[in-house]
Amino acid sequence: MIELFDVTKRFGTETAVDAISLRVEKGEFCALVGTSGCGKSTTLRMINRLIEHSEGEIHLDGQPVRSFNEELLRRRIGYVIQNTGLFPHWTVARNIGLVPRLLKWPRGQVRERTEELLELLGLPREEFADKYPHQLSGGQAQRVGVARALAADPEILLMDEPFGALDPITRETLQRELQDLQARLNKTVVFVTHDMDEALALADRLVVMHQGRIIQQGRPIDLLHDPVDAFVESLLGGMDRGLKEAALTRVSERMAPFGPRLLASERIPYRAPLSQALSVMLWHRVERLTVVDDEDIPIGELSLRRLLGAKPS
Ligand SMILES: Nc1ncnc2c1ncn2[C@@H]1O[C@H](COP(=O)(O)OP(=O)(O)OP(=O)(O)O)[C@@H](O)[C@H]1O
Repeated sequence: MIELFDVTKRFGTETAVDAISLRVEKGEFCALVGTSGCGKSTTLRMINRLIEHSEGEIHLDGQPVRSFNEELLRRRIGYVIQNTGLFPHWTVARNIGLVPRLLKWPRGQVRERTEELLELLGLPREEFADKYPHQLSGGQAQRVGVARALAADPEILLMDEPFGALDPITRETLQRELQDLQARLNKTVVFVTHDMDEALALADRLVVMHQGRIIQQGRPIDLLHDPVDAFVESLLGGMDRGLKEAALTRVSERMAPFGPRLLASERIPYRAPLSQALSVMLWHRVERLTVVDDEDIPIGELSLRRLLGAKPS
């Protein structure tokens, strides 16, 4: 668990972070959002003490971070940044093994862990272990960055715009992989992003910052429904909030069993978001879709009325 109590950071006379309080539970995915310069990265870097806070207290599992030595912080907190921060003259394997080596793990154990992580991140060892960062695509390099952050099996992952430089398709793939990883490994994640769709899709807790302060936090769906002010509303998408909410709801939550009517001609997977179902309806000018499972077998139907949340007629 990470707790910030009235934490302030000043750079000279400028207050970058202004008396913020935040609690991130173990296993929770917390996204920090807000306009440029509002203090997101500074907040992240105070947690792993890349930046020392000026006032207040930061605790990990009830202990002040100031009481931890560097080695303990490295072991407990992994850190991923936008341009990966990989060492260009080191191979992928050497980059991934950085923290375990610093922690003086035996060589065999470092090798084993590196191989395990290459596999976990979908990077076949034979192909990738001996490559150099410049021989990787952006998405592959970012995977190596995540593998490196996970190397010493930290409880906490701090991620600063980790997918910011990637094309939308690679970005979506890595977002899904990160979600799977987090579900499997139960890491506590604090994630900084400019991309509201990314934040809404990934976060259990969304934290909106503005001018160094936290102005609202909570579940994404609650913030969408009840933004505290016009700034949060516009940050969350303004008039597009309906679509953003639909992106957070799955077809399976609104579908109905088959009625007496014939199957609808267009299909939608039960896992798809309602926003996609709406798009298919708009595109094909239909008001009913057949819902299918992973094997493309029909399991129900979704009408426009149900999609809109209305009771079926
Ligand atoms: N090392 C530093 N020295 C002086 N001022 C700094 C330093 N780091 C950050 N700042 C200032 O603190 C404020 C918050 O910066 P921070 O990088 O935390 O914002 P951010 O929300 O992460 O922005 P962005 O989304 O653009 O990365 C900014 O005004 C920035 O100029």
